[in-house]
Formats: sequence, structure tokens, C-alpha cells
Amino acid sequence: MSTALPVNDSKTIIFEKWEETAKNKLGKGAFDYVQSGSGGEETLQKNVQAFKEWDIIPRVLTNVETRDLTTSLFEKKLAVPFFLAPVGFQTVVHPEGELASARAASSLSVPYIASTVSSFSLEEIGEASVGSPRYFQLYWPNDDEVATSFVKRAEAAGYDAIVVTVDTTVLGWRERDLQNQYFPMQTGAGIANFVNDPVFQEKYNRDGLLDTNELINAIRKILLNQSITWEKLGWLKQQTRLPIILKGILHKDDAQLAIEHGIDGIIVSNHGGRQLDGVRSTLAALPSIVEVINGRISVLFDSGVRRGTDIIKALALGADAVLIGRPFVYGLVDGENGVREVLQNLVADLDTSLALTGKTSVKDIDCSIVERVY
Ligand SMILES: Cc1cc2nc3c(=O)[nH]c(=O)nc-3n(C[C@H](O)[C@H](O)[C@H](O)COP(=O)(O)O)c2cc1C
Ligand SMILES: O=C(O)C(=O)c1ccccc1
Repeated sequence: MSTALPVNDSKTIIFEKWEETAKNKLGKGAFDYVQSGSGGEETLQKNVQAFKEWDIIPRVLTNVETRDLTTSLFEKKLAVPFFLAPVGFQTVVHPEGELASARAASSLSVPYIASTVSSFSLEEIGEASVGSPRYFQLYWPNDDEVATSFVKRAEAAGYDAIVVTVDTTVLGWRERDLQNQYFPMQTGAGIANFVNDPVFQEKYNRDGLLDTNELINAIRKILLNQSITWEKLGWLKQQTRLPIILKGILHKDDAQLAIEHGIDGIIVSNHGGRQLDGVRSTLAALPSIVEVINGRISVLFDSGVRRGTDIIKALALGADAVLIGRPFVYGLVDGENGVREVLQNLVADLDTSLALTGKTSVKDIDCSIVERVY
């Protein structure tokens, strides 16, 4: 058997097939919640379209027999240049939710980002992914003591970085969720980090008397924060020794401000087209941001990554690593094994694409192998 032939016994290879499987398995509310974008879904479409606007121009005769998918971020080696994006409320997709996805990720050493609105606590998710890199995504609550408590807990549980999502001062105008009257927290999903937080309990549920509905209301009141500003980041930096990454940067001036405020990394993201609709696709936003950052801090990227060649293009345009959202969430309809299949296929696809690009290491991918479609 030739080793140059891909070996793959997965049942489902194609992203669109996973999406179809998820549509058949999930209720309409849950499926629409995962798949939809905000507004008229312009940005959701643009994110995927943007990858088609760049051509890869591969090199040949470069000896690609040995290939290396590893990279490093914040002085830590990563097995692959992609993360599982922070995705909340994963029990609306599968009862094992984040535990299943974190286990699948760590079984392949794929780095994981745990959401504030996870259905299991950050400590439980941390245990499910011991030994594998993991970051904690912070929705900075409208209560600084709870914010500090989350950050300290993430540190104690062995997380490697704090990802502060900055594009969600309010939830996007998600027409399909509004039409379906679907809010994932109403199912009891996404509240574990709050109900397991000593500060939250002490301040909002001192006698432990709140029922689930009252708890959900208390959480909703403080979940999102509309008043945080750049100045406040200095305070957050003092709360933790972990690197701080801002998720949701689209404007090059904000990339510059991130540097001026001592931030360690940014994620060029439009939240998978789920926040402000009509914003620029992330791939179109990437080059000018990379130019401003000029190698000074790490640049991560997400929104619309579906295949290995998408990762190659994002890395070529200057991203250090990427995040995937919906692809693994669709795999999660089959629990841990489903997520593992999605990830294994993405690794194999990326490795194949790397070889055919004529490169031996993802670290060597640069803008010399891409051009705008002619
Ligand atoms: C169902 C779902 C839930 C999400 N929950 C969060 C979240 O809790 N925190 C966050 O920062 N981003 C969240 N996101 C956004 C993702 O982290 C990521 O930016 C986006 O999914 C990337 O786009 P993609 O789905 O096209 O890969 C969520 C996305 C989806 C699809
Ligand atoms: O669905 C999301 O994208 C998301 O991030 C979110 C955050 C808070 C409440 C509900 C959804």
C-alpha cells in the first residue's frame, strides 16, 4: 500500500454533509441557532465567499516527503495550527456537549477554547482536556468581581490564555432565532460557569434558593457588558499572568490599539457572521491588520474556515493560526467520535494541501503562494 494515498475510513468527509446530518438530527431551533448568522446573513455568506477570491499558486519539486503541521504560540508548541473556537451551549447539540468536544480535541492534541457560556464548568472541561493546550474565552461580565473570579479559576485550572470576546456588547440581531423564539440558555444550557462560581453564588444566589429560571435571569443580566473600553484592559491584565487575546478585531486601528494597550494577541473574527451583519469578511480584513501588527503580537483568525485549503490561505495572508466553529459543532451531533472525525479529516486535508502547495511546514507558508483571483 502506498503511503502517499490518503487512508480514511470516516463515514462523513464533506462539511456540507455534516451540516445536513446536523439538520436532520437537531430540532429546528437548535440547528438554526448554530447555522444562522445575523441580519440578512450577508457576512455569513461573505466569509465563505472570501476564500474563493484568493488563488493558491503552489510550488513544485521541493521535496515534501516530511511535513510538519506544528506551530507555536505564546511559547507553547501546538500540534496543528487550528483551534476549536469557543462555542457556547454545546449541550443543545449533544448531551455530552463541551466534554465530548474537549475530549476529541485533546485526543488529537488539537487546542481547545472553552466558552464562558459552556454547559460544563471550565474546571470540568479542563479535566477533559488535561495535557492539551486550552484557552478560556471570557464574556466579560457586567460585574468585575465575577470577571476576576472567572479569570482566576481559569488560571487555577491550567488554561494557557484568556480570550476576551470584544464583538458582543449585545447579542447580534439573529432573525432566525428571534423567529423561532429560541434562546439556548432557556434549555438550561450554558450556565455551568456561573452556577459553579463562588463569587456569583455569593452575590446573586446567596441562599441557593433561585430556581433555574431565576438563575438564567440573573445570568442574563450580567452576561454581556456594554461599558468596557480599552482603558479597562489594564485592569484585566493586572488580574492575571496569562496572555490576553482580543477576539473580534476587524479594524486595523483597533489592531494598533491592541498593541498600544499591551495585548498579547488578537483574533480577526466577525463571530462567524453572527454579530454585526454587513461587516467585512475576515479574510478581506486580514491583510491590512497583519500589516499594522507587523509581527509584534500573535494574529489568529476565524469565520468561514471549512477546509485545509482555507487554513493555507489564512496562514498565507499572515494568520499564525485559525479557529474553526461550525465544522466541529456539526460533528458534535455524533458526540466525541463525530468531533474526532471532523478534526482527523481536517488534519489530513491540511497535510495533503500542505504537500501539494510545495511546502513542508505550516510555518513556511507565506504570501508568496497566494494571489487575488485574476
Ligand atoms: C453555536 C455557536 C456558538 C458560539 N458561541 C460563542 C461563544 O460563546 N463565545 C465566542 O467568543 N464566540 C462564540 N461563537 C463564535 C465562534 O467562536 C467563532 O468565532 C465562529 O464560529 C467562527 O466562524 P465559523 O463558525 O464560520 O467557523 C459561537 C459560534 C457558534 C456557531
Ligand atoms: O451564539 C453566540 O454566538 C454567542 O456567542 C452567544 C453569547 C451569549 C448568549 C447567547 C449566544
